[in-house]
Amino acid sequence: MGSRWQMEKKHDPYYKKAKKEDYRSRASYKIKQLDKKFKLIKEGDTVVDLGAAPGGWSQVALEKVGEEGLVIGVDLNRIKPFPEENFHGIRGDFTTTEVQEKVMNLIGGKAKVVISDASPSLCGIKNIDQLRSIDLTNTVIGIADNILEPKGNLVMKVFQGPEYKDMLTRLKKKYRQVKTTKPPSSRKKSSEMYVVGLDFKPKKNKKSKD
Ligand SMILES: C[S@@+](CC[C@H](N)C(=O)[O-])C[C@H]1O[C@@H](n2cnc3c(N)ncnc32)[C@H](O)[C@@H]1O
Repeated sequence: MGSRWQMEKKHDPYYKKAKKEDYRSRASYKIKQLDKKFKLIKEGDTVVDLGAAPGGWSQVALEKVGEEGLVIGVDLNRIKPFPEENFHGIRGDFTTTEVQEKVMNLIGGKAKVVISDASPSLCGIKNIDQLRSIDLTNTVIGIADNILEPKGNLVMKVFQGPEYKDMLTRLKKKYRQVKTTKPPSSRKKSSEMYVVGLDFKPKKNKKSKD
């Protein structure tokens, strides 16, 4: 007999749709729905996908950016290559400087969109899991601070916890619009939310006095 998830997924409409439409994961529909609502990704954009395996979000990003764009996917797990030459997969931990430098080199400095569906590995102890989740969220926000072009967009998965409100307040200082949403394809019982930052306002460098 299969696991409960195996049984559930047989009846999951997005799982079936992904199989039928040849998407790598049911999560593809989350980024499709988020993009439809917020117009995040445009043709020709450079998109960085943090926590990308098996590649469902990158696949949608590739469709959106077309041949002129670029998609970089990063994950601890291997991302099976795409036929498109404008996709680069990096296997590694995006919280490390080494991997962040690899991303910077591939994009030549700046990206138009950062997308992240990354989930920390959970141990089941609520306080620890919440801290891991906050750390990962803060890393994604920090990477976006470093690589987003002015007016760039960010979308990331977050799990609501004690620092959720503070995180939104901080984001509102960095993006002209900040929205929180749960796309229809996100399971109702999951505590995940998606935070969207539109129109990034990079910090101006203070002029040195000498
Ligand atoms: C829900 S999956 C992403 C699914 C993906 N959006 C898709 O549509 O196929 C979350 C991913 O985040 C990755 N992840 C979590 N922490 C990471 C880290 N520090 N560095 C790289 N990848 C990470 C996990 O390995 C996992 O593959």
